[in-house]
Amino acid sequence: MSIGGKETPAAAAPAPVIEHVATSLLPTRHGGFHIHVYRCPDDGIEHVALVRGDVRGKERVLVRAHSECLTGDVFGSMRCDCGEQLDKAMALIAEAGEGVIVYMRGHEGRGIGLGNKILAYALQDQGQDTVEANLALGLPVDTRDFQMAVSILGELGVKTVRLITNNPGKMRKLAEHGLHIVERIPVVTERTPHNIAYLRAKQEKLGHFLDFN
Ligand SMILES: Nc1nc2c(ncn2[C@@H]2O[C@H](COP(=O)(O)OP(=O)(O)OP(=O)(O)O)[C@@H](O)[C@H]2O)c(=O)[nH]1
Ligand SMILES: [Zn+2]
Repeated sequence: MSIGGKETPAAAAPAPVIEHVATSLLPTRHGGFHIHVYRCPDDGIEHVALVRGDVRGKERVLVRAHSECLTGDVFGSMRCDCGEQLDKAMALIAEAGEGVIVYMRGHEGRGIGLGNKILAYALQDQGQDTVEANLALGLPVDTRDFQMAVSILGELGVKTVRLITNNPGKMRKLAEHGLHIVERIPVVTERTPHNIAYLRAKQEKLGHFLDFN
């Protein structure tokens, strides 16, 4: 497949194993999902899959691989677009009647952790952008690994994916781990005075498809 005009690598080696921990029903404001918890055997981190419908053996399944963001997902922070993106992705999947949210724990702050993200926010309050702030702390801009997301989708039997994202880098990382992405579904969120600089930096410095001029 092609991302922003560039070809992504063909499917890589099979994804490594992940341990299934538990499954149950989860009623939400977007209707019922099955919640599956998986544990990464290497670091013990528990990741989540919210599944609507029967996705086993299916092609073109709607999928959102969502990176944990406590401030945005739980507290409704308006500094970032995470909470709204998660909500919109769940709504899209509910409307389609089928799909998966893979919720990646341990991805907080693009991998630097919650405390460091808040340190980076403090630097952004002094004028740095989201990339400069990580670098000023001596931390990488994005350390997220999506191998476990691909393993979880493999466990669920998903064949090919329509990925809900604006981030071409995420598509590339998932494809490198062997995920077969057939289409990108944009997830457009509201622009506010609180998030506009962050969204602009995501487009200009991180390559997100966000349509700023
Ligand atoms: N270090 C840092 N992390 C942030 C900041 N704002 C949000 N995050 C984290 O960024 C992660 C989400 O990444 P984004 O780049 O917003 O979006 P994405 O998931 O890569 O791309 P989309 O699929 O389009 O949403 C979450 O883990 C957030 O905690 C910030 O200013 N600094
Ligand atoms: Zn966020």
